[in-house]
Amino acid sequence: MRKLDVQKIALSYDAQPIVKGISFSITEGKITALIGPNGAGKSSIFRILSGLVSPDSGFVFLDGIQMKSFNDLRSHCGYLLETADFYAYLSGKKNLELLIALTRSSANATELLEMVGLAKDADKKVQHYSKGMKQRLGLAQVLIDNPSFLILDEPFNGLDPEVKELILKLLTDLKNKGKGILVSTHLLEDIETIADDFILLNEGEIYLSGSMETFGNDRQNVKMHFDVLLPQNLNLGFENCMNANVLTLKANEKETQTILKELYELDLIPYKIDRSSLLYDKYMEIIK
Ligand SMILES: Nc1ncnc2c1ncn2[C@@H]1O[C@H](COP(=O)(O)OP(=O)(O)OP(=O)(O)O)[C@@H](O)[C@H]1O
Repeated sequence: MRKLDVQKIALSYDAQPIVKGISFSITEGKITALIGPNGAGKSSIFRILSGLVSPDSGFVFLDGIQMKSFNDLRSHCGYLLETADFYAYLSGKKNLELLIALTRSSANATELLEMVGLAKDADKKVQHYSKGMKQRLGLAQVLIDNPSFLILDEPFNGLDPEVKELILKLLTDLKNKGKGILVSTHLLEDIETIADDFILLNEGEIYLSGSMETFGNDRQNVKMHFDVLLPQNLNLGFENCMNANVLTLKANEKETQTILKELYELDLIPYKIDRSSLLYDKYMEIIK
């Protein structure tokens, strides 16, 4: 399994530390979500990984071998950074064909456009593409060289819900084909559905990181809605808050099951259950 190990990277702008000596890995066949508030340093990390800026310090290892510089990563990674640049007066397909020819790739422009849901707009000039369409063309471009790792800075920016779903599925398919994906986003609930690992960044430091599974047992906010008034003396042996026909508590998945069993025995069956997102809860710990 291929692995990128980033170690102790630090970056300052005008003597102001922005990325403060952080380490993390990207593994083939996994999606790692890089999340954090505005200004946490996510894009700065992407700039380092793409060789656009040199870190003040830090190393990168590919499959255990130290690379001379972050520039050496370029032949192993595909990058989607902020907004990709295209020839506006050429069609999406022509843009891809040019890049395919330039890089002597064996990729097929039509197939790539299909993958990102742009097949029907293949022959439209890029100057007539919407922001979301350009974003998708950027993703198609990233795939031209069939890189092992994909480094995607906010790939869902400007996408409508339908296209967002398509890209979420595309990322899962790419992961299943063995790509290692690092993706930053503010769409916590969406990324949670596909991420294997996460890195929660705050003020240039890792506040929390790990696999989604590790934290899957953490308690989350659970809200149950009933179509009857809840009895005042309801005792579930669990700290909760009742409001007429809504029960709110903090429970992990197993605890939620136990509570549901107790409720069913009392003939109280919720018609709707909301669980907060794990990443959202962790993110909110920073904001508080
Ligand atoms: N070229 C620059 N010169 C000086 N400061 C910069 C520069 N680029 C970014 N910064 C600062 O570095 C910090 C981190 O910015 P960065 O863009 O990496 O954050 P981010 O986590 O990607 O934020 P967002 O979620 O808003 O995209 C911010 O305080 C920003 O103002």
